[in-house]
Amino acid sequence: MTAPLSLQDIAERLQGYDPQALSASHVTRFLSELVQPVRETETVPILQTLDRILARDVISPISVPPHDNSAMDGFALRGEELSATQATRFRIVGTALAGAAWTGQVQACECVRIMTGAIMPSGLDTVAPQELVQVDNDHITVPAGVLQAGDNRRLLGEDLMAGQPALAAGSRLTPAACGMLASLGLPEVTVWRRPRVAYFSTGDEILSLGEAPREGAVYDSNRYTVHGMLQRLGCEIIDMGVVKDNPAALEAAFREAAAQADAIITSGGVSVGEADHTKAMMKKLGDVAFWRIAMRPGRPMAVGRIQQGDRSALLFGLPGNPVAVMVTFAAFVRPALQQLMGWQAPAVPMLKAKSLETLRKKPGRTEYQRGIVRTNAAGEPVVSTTGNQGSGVLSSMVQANGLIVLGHTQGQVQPGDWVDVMVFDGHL
Ligand SMILES: Nc1nc2c(c(=O)[nH]1)N[C@H]1C(S)=C(S)[C@@H](COP(=O)(O)OP(=O)(O)OC[C@H]3O[C@@H](n4cnc5c(N)ncnc54)[C@H](O)[C@@H]3O)O[C@H]1N2
Ligand code: MOO
Repeated sequence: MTAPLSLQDIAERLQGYDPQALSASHVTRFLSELVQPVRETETVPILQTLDRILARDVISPISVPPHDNSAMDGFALRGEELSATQATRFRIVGTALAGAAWTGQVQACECVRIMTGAIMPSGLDTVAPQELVQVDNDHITVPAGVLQAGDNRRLLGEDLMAGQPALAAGSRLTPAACGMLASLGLPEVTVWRRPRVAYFSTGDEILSLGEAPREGAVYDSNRYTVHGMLQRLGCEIIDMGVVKDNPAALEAAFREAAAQADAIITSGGVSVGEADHTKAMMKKLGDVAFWRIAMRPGRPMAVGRIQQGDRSALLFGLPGNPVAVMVTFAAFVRPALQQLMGWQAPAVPMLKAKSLETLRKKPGRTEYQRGIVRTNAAGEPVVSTTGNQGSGVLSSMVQANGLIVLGHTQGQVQPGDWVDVMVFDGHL
């Protein structure tokens, strides 16, 4: 594996990089240079592979289906014996059941009763569904024009052909993909190890659940939003709770996290406040950049690596405000963790929706407003905001079903203008 680039190296590669006025697109490019995927694998039984990331291409060891078979309950016959202009009669000479081959021979104008999934008897290529034919004793009559040669027959390998790629390395295993692996007879599969992500909240005013309320203090919500987002992404979580804002506690927490984790996420203490030791400790223990991103919410953010012995863990120091945490996670941390997971995640298309409101917006920063998308009477997607957009107003995220993303160069939005919405797709 190549040695990771230092932050300085990455900064030099990015034209126009200014840590004090960083565009959202610079952040994305910076992180894609910074993150190196976890390269350890595990072999996992199929029932435990949902949402895991394939480490190797899967080449189909067999063809699915393994033989030509019937798609209908009915009668297998030779398609060339059908007439387009008059009914055709066939004599029934046997029955082919699913699970066993029918080995008899079929002469001219003979057919075989067949069940869905049963192997097509040799020489027969067409199935007349039983609803289409008249049966009298040991004969059927197929009316003219209802059936063509090849109908209702499934071909060997029409789903997957032996030797062909079935699933690509870097893809995430969906329920359909798990079923496909099973259809290939594979009892287990090789996936990337899940990244271990450590999280702690910082701040002397942050209360853990169970602590009595006190003046000036707030309960820790970031621990729970981050935990949920990491869980949905499929990371292994090292939950470190709240760490007090003193150097010894912070140092111990960062060292413990870096000793075990592939990535560390913190919230709080990355802005310009005076009582914060968080930034100083990040600087002391690693290679860390402190950014002011041209975005709202989520302006301050720390990024880099924390060293512990010969290990280093990625660091995402998120701002303390609860909405800023969720937005920076969705916009930047989630894609970076996908890269860490080895997931070649397809870009999720933005939904275009008509704004129902005027949205105040100045060019020169990216905004993520909390939106509620619905379909109007004309069948068009329309979006309104959730009201108070303060970066401490977590209820705005609870009410929203998407983030209205107003890009860097975008100005004011008028009612009826189309805007981009990052729909919460089950990950937020
Ligand atoms: N003079 C300036 N002040 C601030 C700036 C700035 O650029 N210049 N940026 C503002 C922005 S934007 C944000 S965001 C915050 C970020 O500050 P910190 O990352 O240092 O975070 P804190 O000050 O520790 O906390 C901010 C806010 O969030 C609450 N918080 C923190 N952690 C949690 C938690 N785990 N659960 C719930 N709520 C939490 C905390 O109580 C504060 O209210 O700085 C602005 N100021
Ligand atoms: O990061 Mo802040 O949330 O813009 O208030």
